[in-house]
Amino acid sequence: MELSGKSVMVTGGASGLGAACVRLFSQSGARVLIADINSEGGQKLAQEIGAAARFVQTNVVDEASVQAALKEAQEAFGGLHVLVNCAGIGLAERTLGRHGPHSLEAFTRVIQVNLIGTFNALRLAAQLMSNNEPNTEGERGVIINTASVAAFDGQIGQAAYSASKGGIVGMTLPVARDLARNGIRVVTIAPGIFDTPLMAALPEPARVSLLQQAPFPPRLGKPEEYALLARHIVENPMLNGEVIRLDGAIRLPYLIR
Ligand SMILES: CC(=O)CC(=O)SCCNC(=O)CCNC(=O)[C@H](O)C(C)(C)COP(=O)(O)OP(=O)(O)OC[C@H]1O[C@@H](n2cnc3c(N)ncnc32)[C@H](O)[C@@H]1OP(=O)(O)O
Ligand SMILES: NC(=O)C1=CN([C@@H]2O[C@H](COP(=O)(O)OP(=O)(O)OC[C@H]3O[C@@H](n4cnc5c(N)ncnc54)[C@H](O)[C@@H]3O)[C@@H](O)[C@H]2O)C=CC1
Repeated sequence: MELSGKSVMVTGGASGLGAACVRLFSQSGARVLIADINSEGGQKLAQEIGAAARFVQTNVVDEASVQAALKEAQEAFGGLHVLVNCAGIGLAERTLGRHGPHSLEAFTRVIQVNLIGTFNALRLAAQLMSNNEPNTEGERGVIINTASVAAFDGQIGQAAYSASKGGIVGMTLPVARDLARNGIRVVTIAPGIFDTPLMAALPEPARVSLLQQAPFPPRLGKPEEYALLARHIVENPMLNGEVIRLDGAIRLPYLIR
């Protein structure tokens, strides 16, 4: 589907990969709703972009909060064609640490935001998208999720994070199959290591070691490179039900130093 003239919601759109999508998609002629829990960053970005963007403070794990964001998309933009799910949090904790077992509260929180938050946003967005007039291809909407290479090769300390991202990988095909009759495509991007505040929060030894593992290009990914793939997914009707690694051939190693 063409991005120009379309309505897009980006969860986690105030920062990092989501913010890059907000910028590229608005430059490509779309109107973009920034749905993020961080109101300071979200409002600032919306102001920077101007009339093509709006910010609604949104917690992806909360049904009423996501419904309120979608109501804004309906009222301000007349509906929704594209959802980009970027909201997410990280965690580094061993299953059995020196001071005892992994916090169950922390494990639950990561699953809640990354996995359940993604499903919550997509199920409610799909309902709004299903009202769209189909284009000549029969498309009514496109949903892009964000997993991680940690879904496949999670490191020490990534049990919760990898489980949350593995859940997103696992639901990609069944959700695409569910929504096929509605003309809604679903594609998941599994990024490698990208230059965002989330990656900057990683323990220093892990970050340094990871950079040494990047075959080519031997650097962090740029958020704009994520946004370029997201735009292509919107534009290419054959992409559906798939998980695409965007990682410069990195495979996360066992040892971090
Ligand atoms: C973001 C994406 O989507 C892309 C990716 O996934 S990229 C891959 C990201 N990789 C990761 O996030 C790796 C996460 N794992 C880790 O950082 C580490 O393995 C870990 C922090 C979980 C454990 O590290 P470790 O050195 O084995 O720690 P551990 O054996 O538990 O503790 C050793 C000591 O170091 C200390 N320590 C460990 N980590 C520490 C930290 N981050 N800061 C300060 N102190 C730390 C502990 O306090 C401990 O001291 P005590 O004996 O006094 O308790
Ligand atoms: N940066 C990287 O290297 C990689 C990132 N990812 C994933 O990409 C996504 C985006 O990450 P980054 O841009 O790097 O992180 P980031 O921290 O820059 O941005 C994440 C955004 O999500 C928002 N958010 C967090 N919890 C929320 C909630 N409950 N409701 C609404 N918004 C919420 C934050 O406020 C923040 O603006 C995440 O899902 C992350 O797991 C995956 C692989 C690699």
